[in-house]
Amino acid sequence: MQSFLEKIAAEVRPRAAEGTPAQYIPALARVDPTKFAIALMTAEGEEFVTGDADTPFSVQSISKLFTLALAMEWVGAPLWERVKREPSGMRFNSIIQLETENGVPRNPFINAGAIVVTDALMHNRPTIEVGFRNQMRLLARDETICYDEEVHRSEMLTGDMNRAAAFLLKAKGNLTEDAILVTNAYFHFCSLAMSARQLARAALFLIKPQHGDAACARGLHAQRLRAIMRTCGLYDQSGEFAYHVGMPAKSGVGGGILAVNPTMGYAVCAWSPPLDRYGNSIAATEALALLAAKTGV
Ligand SMILES: NC(=O)CC[C@H](N)C(=O)O
Repeated sequence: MQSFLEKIAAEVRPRAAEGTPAQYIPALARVDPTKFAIALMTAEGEEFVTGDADTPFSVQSISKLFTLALAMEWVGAPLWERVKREPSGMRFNSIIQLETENGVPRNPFINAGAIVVTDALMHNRPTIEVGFRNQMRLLARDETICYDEEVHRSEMLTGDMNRAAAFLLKAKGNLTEDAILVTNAYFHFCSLAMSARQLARAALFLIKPQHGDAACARGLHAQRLRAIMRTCGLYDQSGEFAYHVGMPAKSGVGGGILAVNPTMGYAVCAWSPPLDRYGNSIAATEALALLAAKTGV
C-alpha cells in the first residue's frame, strides 16, 4: 500500500497545474499550490501516508460532514424537517433554490444546508465553536487541532453570499438564531485546520464504530451519512465523482477530499489546493480515482 500511494502521488501531482487554489477567500488563495498529501487509515488501525500528510490545511466544506454527523446525534429526526437529502445540481453557494423552495435547502452539504445544520447545533449551545473543535479532537485523537483565525477573518470579510443565504433562511422561517451569529459559527467550522492524517483518522467512525467520547464515534448514522456523501458530497459534480471514483466522499475548497471505502475498510484523505470549476481538488480527485480502481471499488 505504501509504495502504491507513492506511485499515485507521482502520477497525479502534475495535474494540480490545471487548477488554482480557491481565490474568493484571500487566505486560501495564498496557500502553496504544490502541497500534496494522501493519508489512508484502515479499520484495523494501520496508517499509510505520503507527501505533506501532517501539514494542517483548511477543512472548509469537509466540516459539513462532521457537523451533520453531530446534528444527527444531537437533534435527530426533526433536522430533516428543515433540510432535504436531494442533490442540488447547483453550485455549492447558490441561493436560487432556497428562494423557490421555500427556504428548505436541498441537502446539508451545500452552504445553505450547512447553515441550517449550524443553527440547529447552536440552539441552546452558546459555545458551539469550542464544542465542535473538541469533538474533532476526540474523533481524530489529537489535542492539537485548532481553528485558523486568519482563514476565519478572511471568510468574515468575503462571506456575503453565505450571509445572504442565512438572511433568506431567516426570512422564510428556517433559522432560529441570529443570522450573523450563525454564519460566524459556520465560518469557524470551515476554518478548522486539520492534516490529511487527522481527517482520515476522524472519518473511521463511518466504516467502523470507534471507542471514545466523541458523540458520533459509535457510528450509528454511518450508513445514512455515506448515502448523503455519495449523492451530495461533491456538490454539482457528485454524479461525475460517483461514476469516476465510486467512494462516498466529501470535498472542501481548501483542496481536501475525504472518502471512505466500507467494503475494503479504510478511510482516506487526499489534499491538493488547486481546484476545478466546481470547487473540487483536481489532483485529489485523480488520486482517489486511481486508489479506487486499484482497491476494487
Ligand atoms: N465548498 C466549500 O468548501 C465552501 C466553504 C466555504 N467556507 C464557503 O462558505 O464558501
